[in-house]
Amino acid sequence: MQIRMVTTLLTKEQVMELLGPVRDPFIHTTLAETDGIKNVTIREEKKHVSVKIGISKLNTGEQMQMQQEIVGILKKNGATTVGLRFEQLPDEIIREHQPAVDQAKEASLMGGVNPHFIAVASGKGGVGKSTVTVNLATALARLGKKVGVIDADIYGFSVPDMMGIEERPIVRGKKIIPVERFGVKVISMGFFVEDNSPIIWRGPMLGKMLNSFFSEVEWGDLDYLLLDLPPGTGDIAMDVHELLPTCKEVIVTTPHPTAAFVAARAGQMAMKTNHEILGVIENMSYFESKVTGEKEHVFGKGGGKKLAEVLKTKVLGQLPLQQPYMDDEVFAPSVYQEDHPTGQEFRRIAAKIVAQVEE
Ligand SMILES: Nc1ncnc2c1ncn2[C@@H]1O[C@H](COP(=O)(O)OP(=O)(O)OP(=O)(O)O)[C@@H](O)[C@H]1O
Repeated sequence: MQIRMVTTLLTKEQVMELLGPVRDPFIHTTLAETDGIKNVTIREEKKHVSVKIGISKLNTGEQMQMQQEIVGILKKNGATTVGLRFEQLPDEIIREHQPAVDQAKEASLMGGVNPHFIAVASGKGGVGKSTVTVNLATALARLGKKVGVIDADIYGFSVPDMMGIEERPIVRGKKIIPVERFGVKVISMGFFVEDNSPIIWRGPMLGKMLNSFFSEVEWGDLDYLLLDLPPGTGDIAMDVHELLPTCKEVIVTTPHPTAAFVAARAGQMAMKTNHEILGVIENMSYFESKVTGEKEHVFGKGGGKKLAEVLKTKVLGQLPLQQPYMDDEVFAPSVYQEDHPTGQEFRRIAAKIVAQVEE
C-alpha cells in the first residue's frame, strides 16, 4: 500500500499499517500478528522515522533483507531517513507462531532423535486417506520401525475407531502418553472430544493444537511420525500444510480420473508448501472376485498413474477394494492383517518408503 503524503509526514498509525503486513522471515508471520512493531518515533521536521522491530532471530541475512524491505516501504511513503533497530521477540511469541514440525525438530522433542515426518493427504474425503495412514503405520511397525500417528484430520478424526482403540491416553506429569496399538503410538483429536461433538476450528487454535500434539505428547524415540491430514484443499488443509513445512507427503486417490484431477490439487498444495512428495497410493483400484479371480475396475482405471505423472512422482502401490479378515479376538475394523493380500501390499509400500526416505 502506498499512502500519498500531502503536507505532513507519516503518522504512527500509518507506520503501523504500512509495516503490519511485513513477515518475520523465520516464523512466516506478519509483524502485526507478532506485535513486532515497537517504538515508532517520527521527527516531522527532518522527515525521519525510527522504528524498533521485534524479529525471531537476530543478526542474520534474513534480517538484512527485512531491513531493506522496511526502509524501502517507509521511504516510498515520505520518510527521507529511517532509523531501524531490531530486538529479539519473546520466546512465547515465537513458540506460538513457529511451525509445529520446526518447533519439534528444533527442540528435539521426539526423545532426542527426530523421526521422519510423513503426511498423508488427499484431494477429497472418503478416498481412504485414514485407511492408508493407519495401515502404513502398522506396516512400518511390522518392519521393525518405531512409529507414531497424529490424527490431524481435525473434523473427521477416525484413526482411533479404525484401529479399534477404546482407551484414552493417560497424562503423566505434564505429558500425554499416546495410546499404543499394533506397536503404533497414536494421538487423535478424537481422544479429547466429548461425545463426538463437532468443533469449530480457527487458524490459531489449529496451530496450538498441532503444537501441543508435538510438544505435550511423550512420543519417546520414533523413526516415523505419520500425520493424517484433513482432506481437500480448503483453508483448513492449507493451514495444516503450512504448519508442517518439513514433512514428506503421500497422496491418496481413487482410480477415477476426476478423483485424480482433484488429488492433483492436493499435490500442488504440497509442492507450494515445499513438501517432498514420496508418491501416490491408488486406493479402491479394483475389486477381485473370490469366485473367478477376475478383476473389475469398479471406480475406473488409471487415476493413480495419471496423478503420479502430473506430480512427477511414482505410484507406490495399488490397493484393492477389500475388507480386512473378520477377527473375533482383535477388533480393528480397518487394519489389514499381515497375511491379508492388502496387508502385504501395505508392507511392500512401507518397504518402498523406507528405502526412499532412509536412502
Ligand atoms: N481399499 C478399501 N477397501 C474397502 N473399503 C475401503 C478401502 N479403503 C477405504 N475403505 C473404506 O472407505 C471408507 C472411507 O475411508 P477413509 O475413512 O479411510 O477415507 P478418508 O479419505 O480418510 O476420508 P475422510 O478424510 O473423509 O475421513 C471407510 O469406511 C473405509 O473403511
